[in-house]
Amino acid sequence: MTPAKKTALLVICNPAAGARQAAETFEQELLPTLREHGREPAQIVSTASPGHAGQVVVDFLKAVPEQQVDVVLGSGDGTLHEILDAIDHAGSTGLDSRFTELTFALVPCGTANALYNALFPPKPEQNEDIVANAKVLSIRSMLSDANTARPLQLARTTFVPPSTVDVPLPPGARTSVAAVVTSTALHASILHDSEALRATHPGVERFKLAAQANITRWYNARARLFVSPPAVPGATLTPGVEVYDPAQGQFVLYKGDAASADGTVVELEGPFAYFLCTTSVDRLEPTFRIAPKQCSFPPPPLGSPATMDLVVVRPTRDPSVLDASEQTRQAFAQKCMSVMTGAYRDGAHINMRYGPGGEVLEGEGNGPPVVEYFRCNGWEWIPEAADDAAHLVCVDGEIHHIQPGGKAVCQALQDFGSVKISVYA
Ligand SMILES: Nc1ncnc2c1ncn2[C@@H]1O[C@H](COP(=O)(O)OP(=O)(O)OP(=O)(O)O)[C@@H](O)[C@H]1O
Repeated sequence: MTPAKKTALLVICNPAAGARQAAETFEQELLPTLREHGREPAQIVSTASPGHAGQVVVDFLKAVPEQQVDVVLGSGDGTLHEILDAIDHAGSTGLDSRFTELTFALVPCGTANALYNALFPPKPEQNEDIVANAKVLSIRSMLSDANTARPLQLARTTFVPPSTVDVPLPPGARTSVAAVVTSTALHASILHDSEALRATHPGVERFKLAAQANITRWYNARARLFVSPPAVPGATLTPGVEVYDPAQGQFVLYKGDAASADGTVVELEGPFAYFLCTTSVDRLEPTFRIAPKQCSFPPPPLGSPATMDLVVVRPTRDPSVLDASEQTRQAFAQKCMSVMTGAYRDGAHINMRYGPGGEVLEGEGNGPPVVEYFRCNGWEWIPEAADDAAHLVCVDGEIHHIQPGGKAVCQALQDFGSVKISVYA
């Protein structure tokens, strides 16, 4: 039996996540396993309502004397997001300014479980035993003596109200933190609409239904991508906003007209079809690799800005798009679908280019890439007032509305300052 670690253990499960089997899995399998390994939880909580998990973790961090805390979390990505938001909103004052290391052992009980699937990607050759054990890999890492905890890079979105739109990050503005995904445009619309389908379609098919309903929509907005200076002089830093070059198979400094002279700011004009960033995952479902070059492990050295991968599709890059008519949008929707299916084929979408007539070619030609795949430190999204759908922002599945005349500013983070967030991988 492994000796107990001097780390406080909190167990949380969300009985409403995914197929609603978390409570049973914990009771019958996971709690006995933890006890067999000498890890008696200080507290076991089955969440009673939205927001409960965050309150439980903040109260726990305030109450326990240990500065190292493990959280076994049986849920989907949404519950992890609620916890991160609650810690961020409590701030270092709310947590008595104590430095805390908070490490999650994830048990995938949700619908998409993007973070878990990114940490433990399914292998094509998996046999039944491996599939049966697939849920306990993060807990196994926690229980092993190997040091497998990895820092999580996060993204904080600030919703800037119209009155302060010229102030980059006005104090007191509403914020929300993602470990997995922050998006606008099609992905945000999908998440917005799919929530209403949860009862009838508990699996990932609800996302596909919502995608079909929104695939012809274009979103009118301006975006500004940026790289911040390093917090510590001399720390390594991406010199500017980078873009993936399919010809070279790597990221290169973005040198298009939209870049500022020093390359640290890139302005993108809409309309947009797709706009989505990740900081810690390459995929949103087991095989949907939307940001296939995501490399947040290991994270950049301390003091360097965290980075995010940003996937953008703008219809006007298609040489056959000459207007925004219904017919043009219907035709472009097929290309959007090609991008989505490319993501399901091991991230093939990042190598797609337009042919001279707007046809989508894969791995050939030298036309404009269909997908603009950026690596930067943050972005601003400024929706046009008349476009309601462009005001939606998805933060790890939670939908936010930008106020008319306002904007959203999203920035990659290495941690919350006094609380360091890691995950057993
Ligand atoms: N007892 C409860 N009853 C109803 N909803 C709950 C309860 N406890 C938590 N919730 C809510 O359940 C929602 C869904 O949880 P979660 O996001 O973890 O799973 P999921 O949506 O199925 O998976 P994923 O986010 O990976 O797609 C969360 O927004 C959370 O607020």
